[in-house]
Amino acid sequence: MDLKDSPKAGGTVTIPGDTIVIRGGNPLRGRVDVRGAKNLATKAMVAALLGETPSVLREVPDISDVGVVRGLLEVHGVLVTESETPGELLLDPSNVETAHFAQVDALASSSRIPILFCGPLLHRLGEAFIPDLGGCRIGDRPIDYHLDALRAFGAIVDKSYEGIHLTAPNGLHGADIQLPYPSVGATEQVLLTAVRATGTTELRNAAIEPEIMDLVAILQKMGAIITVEPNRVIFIEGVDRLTGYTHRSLFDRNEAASWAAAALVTHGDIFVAGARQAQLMTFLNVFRKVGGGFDIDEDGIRFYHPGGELKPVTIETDVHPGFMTDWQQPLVVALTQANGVSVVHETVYENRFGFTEALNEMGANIVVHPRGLPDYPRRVARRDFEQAAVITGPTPLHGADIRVPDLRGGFSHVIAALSAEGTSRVSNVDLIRRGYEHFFDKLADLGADFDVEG
Ligand SMILES: CC(=O)N[C@H]1[C@@H](OP(=O)(O)OP(=O)(O)OC[C@H]2O[C@@H](n3ccc(=O)[nH]c3=O)[C@H](O)[C@@H]2O)O[C@H](CO)[C@@H](O)[C@@H]1O
Ligand SMILES: C=C(OP(=O)(O)O)C(=O)O
Repeated sequence: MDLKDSPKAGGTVTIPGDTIVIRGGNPLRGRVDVRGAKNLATKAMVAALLGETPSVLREVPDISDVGVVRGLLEVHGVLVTESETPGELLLDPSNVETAHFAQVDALASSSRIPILFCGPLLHRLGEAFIPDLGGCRIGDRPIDYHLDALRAFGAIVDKSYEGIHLTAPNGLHGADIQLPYPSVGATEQVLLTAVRATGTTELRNAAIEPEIMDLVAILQKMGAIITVEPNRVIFIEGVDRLTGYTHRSLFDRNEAASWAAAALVTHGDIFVAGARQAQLMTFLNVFRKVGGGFDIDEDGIRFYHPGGELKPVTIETDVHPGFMTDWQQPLVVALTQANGVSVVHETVYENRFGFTEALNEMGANIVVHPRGLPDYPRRVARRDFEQAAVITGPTPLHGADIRVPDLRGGFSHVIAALSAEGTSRVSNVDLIRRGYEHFFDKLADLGADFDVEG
């Protein structure tokens, strides 16, 4: 291994090449530290825009999505500085009113977070330019719920620009909003907009992911009044002003689940420091049913392959508290080694099994049903676009030349290659650093055998 991540200003990291050569067969053993969640820290950074005073965010992961949000905040006049404590950011929004939007387009395309700038910018500036969005290409990923909600608050949305231009000539007022589906991003959009709108907002069919609850906690620290009711109802009473916050980000449960799968797939043993049981309960149940071992500790969770054969499972991805869609890809690699037929129903996105093609090239037996398996007994009501993957195992995996298609698919390709017999060449690995901090350092520390190419 001759590769080290090298942090750059702006929270992004680069490696000299974008392809790694992996020699499979080494169990991953050791400890990894998981810091703040990509799906919380980035939104917490946006929330800082709403405060009249600076915010302090702790445990911010060194991932490229954080770099994108940081760049966008800086374009809008937010002073972002790193404290001496690793992972601690100071976000000072005092100069937002005097800044301008000149370079927003240059920052477009690699993250979904820019859409969450709408409400805060409308409150502070009366208008917002939002660049085209990025994020993983795992379905259409429309933003209609976001725009409908913003219109309900009184925003005028103009899509004739590259990206979107929003104005609020009469300010933003509370709204009565029912989401067609408990979208994470749209729920966050409503929260970040309603906290400073005049009057009360009632949001029904809200997402209640742990990252959303952590965002609610942050907003409460800032002075917001948000009541989370049973049955996915959230009331937000708008306030005149918000201050900054000091907050430690919730840990990244998706990264934790990925390393858990890596331990199982490679017959390894990984202590995931920072992982917490409460936010992983659904994952832990499935991990146990597949045959994985785990020990819960105050500081983290140890995940390991306890020996014996792995067992097949049927799972359906779902909104919280269901099985998270971002957990299925690394687990599918483990299921290729289970003794029997597993089924994964993907109900959140319509195109999230692209990564299985590479696994099949490596020897897996995975059949994707693009329209799902209609007659299969199901817990979650069918959405009209869902897919199902039927995985028959165990199938030994062998090395192959593969290309990372998206964030979680990329992690699963790497762990498949690490468990395979022989050598694999995995290209487009830079994409993995969108959501996995110091990924290559961590792999090296766990004993992975790989080199960078190029
Ligand atoms: C940065 C971030 O936090 N990303 C997470 C977030 O994505 P994101 O917030 O984009 O995901 P959503 O929960 O909004 O999307 C869920 C479903 O709703 C649909 N939809 C969403 C918005 C909309 O306006 N119209 C619409 O049709 C989507 O196409 C998808 O089918 O939640 C997903 C579901 O837990 C996770 O996989 C992502 O890791
Ligand atoms: C789909 C994901 O993220 P994003 O919404 O940022 O594309 C993910 O984290 O797996």
